Amino acid sequence: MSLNLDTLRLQIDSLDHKLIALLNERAQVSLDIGAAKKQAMDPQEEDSTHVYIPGREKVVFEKVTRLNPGPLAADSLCAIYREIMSASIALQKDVMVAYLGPVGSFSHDASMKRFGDSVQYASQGTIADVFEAVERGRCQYGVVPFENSIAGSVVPTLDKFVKSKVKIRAETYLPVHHYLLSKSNIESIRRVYSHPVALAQCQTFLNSRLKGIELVPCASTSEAAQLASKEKFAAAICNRVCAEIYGLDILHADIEDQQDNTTRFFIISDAWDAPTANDKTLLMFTVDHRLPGALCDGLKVFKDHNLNLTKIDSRPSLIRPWHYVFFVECAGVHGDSEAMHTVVAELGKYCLDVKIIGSYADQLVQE
Ligand SMILES: C=C(O[C@@H]1C=C(C(=O)O)C=C[C@H]1O)C(=O)O
Repeated sequence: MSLNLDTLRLQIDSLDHKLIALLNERAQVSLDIGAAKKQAMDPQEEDSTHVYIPGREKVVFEKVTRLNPGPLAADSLCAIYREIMSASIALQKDVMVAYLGPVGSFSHDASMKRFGDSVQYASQGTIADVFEAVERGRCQYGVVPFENSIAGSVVPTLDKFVKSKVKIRAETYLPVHHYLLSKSNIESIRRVYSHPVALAQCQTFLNSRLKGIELVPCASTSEAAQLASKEKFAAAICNRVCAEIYGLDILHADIEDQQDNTTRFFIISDAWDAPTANDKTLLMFTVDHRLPGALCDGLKVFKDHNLNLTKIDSRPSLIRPWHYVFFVECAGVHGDSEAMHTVVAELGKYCLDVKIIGSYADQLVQE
């Protein structure tokens, strides 16, 4: 069969016609959904109406992947849907997302992958600033790193959860590849800038190729790139995109200790999302260390309710020395469920204070 380019292009034109009509039909329904969400809210609370529903988006992505007959790759179709939903959110409300900046950070990457191009972004200097932007209502959503598969927990994020009222609304996992960027060559480098968690992910490379070189911790990897771009004999460890943004050369690619290096981010907001088919919940509590076995009794509550723990962490309570806050994440349960209400009540018998920090759709299998 001979293929005629003009005829094929006419076919594309006709399909685009239909696609545009369908996309706008979808956008109109999304506008109606936005109006329905507002109607369901107390008028005084209108400002906190949530347009971003990560649990629903997960269902849409799963459906799109399931229904895809090809030849489009599943990732391509999901990227298209990311943007369709981003535009749909922006139609419903002006949404501002705070992230640890400047532009080019992994938090920026994670934010874009979660919210797409149609919402607005506000770069923040520190993780604490991201929390503050959400607490003060300047941004409805914030994106903060929570843990890395090589370096472990991101301490400033854990510490902010102790005092803050913000809730976790979603989680997202980002594969992380680090680059050594500089204006100079590797032999002339005298100083390497990066975020401490990023430096911790590149120990093997730093010890073999840049042993003894001054390591300077920064608030973010993109701030590191910005600083390195202003100094002749400095380098930054950061995301590849920083090379173009900050005018730096790539000296080395993929310098992380393990190639499957991944960072988990949380999307924070003033409220968690509604239950989905598969949620996780992060709780925080302190135990009275004078009572022998208090932590063990607390953890046994989860076992008694058949809840699988997916993470446990502790941090100083900052109330008095040698007094700790424990963070426990459990799978298969939502903060609004009867089961979780019972767990919180039972934990109250052994723990000084118990707080649910958030409930979110489990993304581990999908991403
Ligand atoms: C349309 C909605 O609002 C947003 C947009 C979505 C979409 O375009 O499919 C899905 C979830 C929300 O983030 C909704 O809540 O269903």
